[in-house]
Amino acid sequence: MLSVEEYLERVLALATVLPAEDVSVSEGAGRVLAEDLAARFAVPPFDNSAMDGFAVRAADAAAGARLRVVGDVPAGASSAPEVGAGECARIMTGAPMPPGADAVVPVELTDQPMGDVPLPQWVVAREAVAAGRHVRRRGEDVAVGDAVLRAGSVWGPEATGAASSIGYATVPLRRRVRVAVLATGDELMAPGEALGFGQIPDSNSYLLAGLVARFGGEVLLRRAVGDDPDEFRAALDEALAADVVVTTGGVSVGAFEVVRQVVEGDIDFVKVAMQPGKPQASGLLRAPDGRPVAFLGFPGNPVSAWVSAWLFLRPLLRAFGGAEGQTELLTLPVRQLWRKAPGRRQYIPVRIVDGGVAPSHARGSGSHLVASLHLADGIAVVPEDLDAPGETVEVLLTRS
Ligand SMILES: Nc1nc2c(c(=O)[nH]1)N[C@H]1C(S)=C(S)[C@@H](COP(=O)(O)OP(=O)(O)OC[C@H]3O[C@@H](n4cnc5c(N)ncnc54)[C@H](O)[C@@H]3O)O[C@H]1N2
Ligand code: MOO
Repeated sequence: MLSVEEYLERVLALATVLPAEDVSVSEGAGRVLAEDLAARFAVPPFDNSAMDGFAVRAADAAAGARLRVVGDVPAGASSAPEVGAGECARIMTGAPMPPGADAVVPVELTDQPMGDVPLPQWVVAREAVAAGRHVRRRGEDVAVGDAVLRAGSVWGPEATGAASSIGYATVPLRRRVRVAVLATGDELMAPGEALGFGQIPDSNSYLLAGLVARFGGEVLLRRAVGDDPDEFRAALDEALAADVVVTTGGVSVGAFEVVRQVVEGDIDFVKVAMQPGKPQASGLLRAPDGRPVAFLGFPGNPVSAWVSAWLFLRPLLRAFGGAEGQTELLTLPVRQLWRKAPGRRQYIPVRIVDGGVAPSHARGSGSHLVASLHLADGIAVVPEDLDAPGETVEVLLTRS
C-alpha cells in the first residue's frame, strides 16, 4: 500500500510542462503564468490624493488657517498649478498632487460644501493636517522593476488587475491542459433517463468534467462507456488526443474491471492508504504520434472519484502548467464528531459550520453519498492512526 504522498509523487511525474502563448490580460483564468512579470509602471504611478478636498502645504494648514485657492486638480488632469505658501488647490481622489503641496484636507474638514460647487477663492481649514496625510505615494504598492507576478501562479481576476496596473496588455500563459473524461460501467445511464433494474445515472463524468474546468483544464471529451473492452478501447483511442485521460470505475478486483482489462501492463494499479480512494491506476499511454498521455484511473464510487480529483488530478493539471502543486490546508475546529476506520487516512466531505467543520452528510463518511456532495465546502483529513478526528482537523477547501 502506498502513502498518499508516494502516490502523488508518481502522479506528478506524469506531467509535461505545456508551451506558453501571449494572451490578453483579460482572458485565461485558470491558466498558469509562464514567466515572472516585473512592474513596467510604479503603483501608484504618481503621488495622488486619497480624498476629495484641498491639497495644501501642511506647514500652512493649521486649524482655522485661511488659504487662497489657486486652481482645480481633477483626476486625469494633465497639469496642476504650483501651490505656494498660504495657498491650496482643490483636488479630487486619485488626482496628481500639485507641486508644492504635501497633504490633503478633506472637504468635510473645511468651510466648503461637498459636491458639485464652483471653485471657491478662499478656504478655511477646520483641522490641521500632518505632512503626507491623505497622500498616496508613487510606488508605495510596487516600484518599477519589482517582480509582481510569479511564473507558476494561476491566472485569475486579481492577476488581471495586477498585470493591467503594472503596464501589461498581454501576458504569457501556458496553454490549457486538455483532458478526456471517461466513466465506465454497464450500469450507467445518462442523467434524466429512466432507470431499469440495477441501473444508476452517470454522475462521475459530469462531476469530473466540471472539476477539470474548475482546475483550469479544457474538457476535450466526456463520455460514459459500458464494461465491454472493445467499447472502452475505442473511446480510449479518441481520448488519446488529450494530454490527460481520467477514467472512473473498473479499477478494483471484481470480475468485470474494464479499465484494468484494457490498460493493465501499460498502467500501474495500486492501493493507496486513503479512504475513500484506495484503488488507483496511473501511468503513461502513447498517442498514435508517440506523444505521452498521462492516465489516471479513479475508483467508480463518486466520493472516491471526487476526493481523487482534488488530491491527484488538480496537482497533475497544475504541473502541466509548470505550477507548484502545493495544496494548502487550513486547520479548523471540529463542530460535530464522526468516526473513521483506523489504518487509512480519511478524506471526508465537510461543511463549514460556525467557523468549524461538520460532515456534509449525517452518516459521516460514505463513498456513495454523491447527492450530498454539493454541500461540501472542503475535505477534512484525518490521520491514519486515529478512529475519529481530534478537536481540530486539517481541511482542503473545495469551493474555489
Ligand atoms: N473485494 C473487494 N471489493 C472492493 C474493494 C476491494 O478492495 N476488494 N475495494 C472497494 C473500493 S474501496 C472501491 S472505491 C471500489 C472501486 O471499484 P471500481 O473502481 O472498480 O468501481 P466500480 O465497481 O465500477 O463502481 C463502484 C461504485 O461506483 C458506482 N459508479 C461507477 N461509476 C459511476 C458513475 N460514472 N457515476 C456514478 N456512480 C458510479 C458504481 O455503480 C458502484 O456502486 O471497489 C470496492 N470493492
Ligand atoms: O477506497 Mo473506496 O474509494 O473506499 O470507496
